[in-house]
Amino acid sequence: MSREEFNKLRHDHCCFLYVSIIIVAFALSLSPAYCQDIEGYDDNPATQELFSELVYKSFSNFTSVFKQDIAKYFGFCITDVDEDWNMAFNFSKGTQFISNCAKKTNGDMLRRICTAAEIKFYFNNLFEKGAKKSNYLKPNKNCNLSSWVSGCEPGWACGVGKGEKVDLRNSKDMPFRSTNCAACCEGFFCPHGITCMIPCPLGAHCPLAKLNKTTGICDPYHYQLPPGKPNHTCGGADIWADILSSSEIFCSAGLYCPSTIQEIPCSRGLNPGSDAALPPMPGGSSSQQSSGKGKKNGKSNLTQMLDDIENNPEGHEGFNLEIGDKNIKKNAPRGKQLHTQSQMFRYAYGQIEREKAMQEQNKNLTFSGVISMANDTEIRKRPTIEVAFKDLTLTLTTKHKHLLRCVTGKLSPGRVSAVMGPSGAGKTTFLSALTGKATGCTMTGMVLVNGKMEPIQSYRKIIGFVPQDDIVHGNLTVEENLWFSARCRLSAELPKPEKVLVVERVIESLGLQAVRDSMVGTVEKRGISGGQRKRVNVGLEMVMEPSLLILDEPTSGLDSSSSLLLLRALRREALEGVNICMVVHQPSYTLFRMFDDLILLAKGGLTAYHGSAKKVEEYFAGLGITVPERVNPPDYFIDILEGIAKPKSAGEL
Ligand SMILES: Nc1ncnc2c1ncn2[C@@H]1O[C@H](COP(=O)(O)OP(=O)(O)OP(=O)(O)O)[C@@H](O)[C@H]1O
Repeated sequence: MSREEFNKLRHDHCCFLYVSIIIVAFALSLSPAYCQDIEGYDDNPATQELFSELVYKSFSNFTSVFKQDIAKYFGFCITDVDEDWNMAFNFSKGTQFISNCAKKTNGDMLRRICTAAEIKFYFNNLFEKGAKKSNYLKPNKNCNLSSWVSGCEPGWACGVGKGEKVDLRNSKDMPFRSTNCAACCEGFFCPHGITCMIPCPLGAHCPLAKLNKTTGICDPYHYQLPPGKPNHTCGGADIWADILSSSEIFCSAGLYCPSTIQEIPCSRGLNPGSDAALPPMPGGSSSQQSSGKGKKNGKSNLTQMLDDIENNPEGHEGFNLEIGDKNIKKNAPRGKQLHTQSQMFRYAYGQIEREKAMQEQNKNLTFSGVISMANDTEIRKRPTIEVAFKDLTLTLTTKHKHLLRCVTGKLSPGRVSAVMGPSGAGKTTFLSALTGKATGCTMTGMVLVNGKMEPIQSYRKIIGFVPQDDIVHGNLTVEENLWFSARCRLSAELPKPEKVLVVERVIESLGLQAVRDSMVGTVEKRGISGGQRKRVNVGLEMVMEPSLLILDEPTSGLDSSSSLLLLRALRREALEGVNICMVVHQPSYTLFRMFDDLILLAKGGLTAYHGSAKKVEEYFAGLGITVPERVNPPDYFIDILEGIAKPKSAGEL
């Protein structure tokens, strides 16, 4: 190419770009947001960017028109309507769907976008009547008994007439729309009964519908083509968040949606450090909602709330919890009668408060407390498990080395037992032997469950095991981790409100309320603190509501206050009759005194002590071993078993 040719091309290109920018700048200058044809719409990135900006800006700060209505109906769960709305419609990071739509509609996209009056009409219908699947919008200017243009059909929209100016922010008058009726663009939704397009909020996935030839339905939205209109095709989405009829409207689990028109499997899309990549979440995710450290990325409050109404139009009542309210028990709906999140949370917190009160009574053991406990059938009782072991001996099959020798004792329901001993004494091996997980070994002796010689594995559904290494998912929030475990471990038949209760009880009991929405964190990305992480790790097993909970060093690496917090939570479980047994290293004296029983193992898997933790000093004193002043008794006994300290006999003092 000659220099002249190159300069000419460059000049042409610049002129073209310049003209395009002027056209779009002109449209932008028609503030606040008038719908204009943009004839010059083209593939030029600069034009596309400006055009897209025009569209999403016209949607942001739109709330002045709906604020009152939203606050009236949903003030209980949305604190800042503007912030929520703007978060749901901030497409600044992904405007491809706008460019695609502009191309597809030959520049008249803005003529097809709903005005404030139409959006208000749609929401008010939704708020008032709820989303009954059939035509739930009232008759209006464009879709009524005498006029029903194609754009009134689900997933379709029409434009306003050429030359007609439409102010997108006009919240009073609906424009007349009857021209160029066509399928709604992907990334937008076009409700049944109005003739315009509304962008799908972030977190949603709104692809174009496809006709399922077998069922005759437009999937994934489940609407039908109008009869007697052979040219009508499946269009875009017709709903915002009707997950009852289509769970596909939201980014599905295991996928992330960088925009409302993309869905990418997490395994392929995960790219540590990239803003666009988000972890697999129970509800799917949208990268554009990412906002700050530890913030959950999912449906915005507004979206969640609409989802909620559509799930249950009648039962929308709010989170007006009255903790401690005596009538809560009487009035609270139970089990399957509960539909909305608010009802479920209300029920869960009512129960939690009652349980706390019961525990207080239990602690004081007043006569009336015992009677009321006996009469209260609503507090779910877990089955109890007592595990007795007799002459438990474990020998390595290959080396004929004894890992445990004749360990005898029992773990009782409602008690917290500590397993202690020097490193390598066989503490972890003992836990494995108890739970039937020891491999490569020959085991002799007996393990009796509730006095019966039954394989302990048959009780696995009510036995929780927290291993030494964390099993939390670092890319999920605390709450998501617990829900993941709850979904996997709790019975599918357990009604959702009961599951909510279980998860909320665990969050409450482990003191994780403040970090429930924070990401747990990974090596690359810092999340919650080490102590909180350990508590989540324990919570994963607590959500299965075990009767026997076995934990391998849950307090290792924790400072004494974090350890205390954890042990308090475990003690609360024990109050419910759970049998808890944990390996613990170097507990502070305060922590040590929180254990009911102690199993002290010496090297070679020998039992040095088994009995009440409070009587261990007395026991050793009886053997002539007394704890020196200012020395922590558990540390001293371990040092003696290690051979580090020489026992001081009582006579020497
Ligand atoms: N499957 C196995 N094969 C070989 N040796 C084993 C096996 N399991 C345990 N051991 C050995 O048994 C002994 C006890 O191990 P265990 O992990 O139970 O000790 P521990 O008391 O839990 O120690 P720590 O406090 O350091 O975690 C160790 O010497 C260990 O090497």
